[in-house]
Order: sequence, then structure tokens, then C-alpha cells
Amino acid sequence: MRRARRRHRRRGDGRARRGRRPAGEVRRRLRRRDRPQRAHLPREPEPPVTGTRPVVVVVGPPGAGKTTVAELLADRLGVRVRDTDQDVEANEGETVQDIFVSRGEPVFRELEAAAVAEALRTHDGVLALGGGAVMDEGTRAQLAEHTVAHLDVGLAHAAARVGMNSGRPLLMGNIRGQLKKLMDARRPLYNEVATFTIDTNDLTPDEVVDRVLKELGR
Ligand SMILES: Nc1ncnc2c1ncn2[C@@H]1O[C@H](COP(=O)(O)OP(=O)(O)OP(=O)(O)O)[C@@H](O)[C@H]1O
Ligand SMILES: O=C(O)C1=C[C@@H](O)[C@@H](O)[C@H](O)C1
Ligand SMILES: [Mg+2]
Repeated sequence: MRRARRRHRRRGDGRARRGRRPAGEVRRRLRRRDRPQRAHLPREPEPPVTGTRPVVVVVGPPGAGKTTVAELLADRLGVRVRDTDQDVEANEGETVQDIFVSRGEPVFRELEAAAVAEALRTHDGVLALGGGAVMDEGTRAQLAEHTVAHLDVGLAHAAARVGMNSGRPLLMGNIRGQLKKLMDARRPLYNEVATFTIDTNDLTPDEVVDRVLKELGR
């Protein structure tokens, strides 16, 4: 009798999850060739609101024109536009720049990842992400389910576009040097999440919009 009860004791489904495991639940055993498990498991996003998804998500480095192009694109498509930098600012009542100064980049990244997850779940228009949003592994996993336009730009054009007084906290001081460092580090991440990439170097924002619409078949 006692033995039967023990056998049916619930132990979860054995899948690795974030947070504390119930007593008796172990992480799944790895095979010899499996990659080691991460110390922290990715956030589990809320399920999408049924039938709601952005028409397109726009990613790319600072100065790629994400905010500018997303607004024009939404106008052309007759849909709403949303920008996760603006969502974070609205949620916190503080500018991105001030959040970096007063609370630090890691706090901003947490707020950003939450804002991106919420927008992917609930927004049905054009969505522009902050330039560094793709650094979050959980965000990249979510983007795999979406149509993502990567706006690419070279260092010279990006530096000229963001200008000297850019209000971008990561580019303070040596704008060109900082931009190069972060563009080099992030390029593989933009490519990883991109459904298509558009080289914006010699295009006006309107021409970029034309290219995106063509890629979307609109
Ligand atoms: N294709 C383009 N050609 C020339 N200038 C552009 C182009 N796209 C955007 N710009 C200009 O570059 C500046 C930066 O654009 P924008 O703010 O849209 O970039 P972003 O990618 O959203 O940057 P961030 O990652 O910092 O949010 C703006 O002044 C904008 O008018
Ligand atoms: O490239 C980045 O890391 C950033 C880009 C902006 O969109 C803002 O999200 C913030 O300034 C950080
Ligand atoms: Mg922007």
C-alpha cells in the first residue's frame, strides 16, 4: 500500500525550469556530448495574446534608424508603432539615459527584457527594439518566433547619424570607439535573430521602408 503511494508521488515532468525545484525533482541528466546546463535558466515569457503579434520587429545598432523607420513603416502600413525604449521610459517615468545613471545598465536590461516580452505578446503593429535588446538570450529565443528586420549600418554612417550629443549612455566619451566595439560584438546576434537584413548605409529612411515592405511582400 505504502509502496504504491510512493510510486505515484508527483515529481513534476522532469523538465528544467527557472526557480526552485519541488522536493525530489532533479534536473534532467545530460548526455556526455550535451552542452553544460546554464546556472540561470531563461525567463519563461507569458503566452502570446491569441492572434496578436507584431507585423515586424525592427532590430539593429544605434543609428541604424530603427525608431525612425518603424514610425514611417507603421504609417505606410496603417498600423500602430511601438518602441521598447519608449515603453521603458513610460513604465519607469525616467529617461533611458537617467536609468543608466541612477540604477545602472543591468537594471535597464532587466526592464528592457520585460518590456520587449510584453510588446511581443501584445503589440500588433510595428515594433522597434532598443539597440542592445538582442543581447538578452531570452529575448533572442522569443524573436525566433517573429518576423525580424535587421537594419544594418556601417560605423561611419552610424557615428554621423547619432551625432556628438546623442543622449545614448553607452556612447559617452569616445562615440566612434564605443560604437565599433558594440557593433562588432553584436553583429552575430542581430544576424542570428534576423529574418532579413537591409543595408541602410546609402538609403534614406523612406527607401529603407520601401525595402522592408518588399521583404514583407506588402
Ligand atoms: N537611413 C537613414 N539615413 C540617414 N539618417 C538616418 C537614417 N535613419 C535614421 N537616420 C537618422 O539617424 C538618427 C538616429 O536614428 P534613430 O533614432 O531612428 O536610430 P535608432 O536605430 O532607433 O537608435 P537607438 O538604438 O539609439 O534607439 C536620427 O537623427 C535619424 O533621423
Ligand atoms: O545600444 C544600446 O545598448 C542602447 C540603445 C538604445 O536604443 C537604448 O536602449 C540604450 O541607450 C542602450
Ligand atoms: Mg531607437
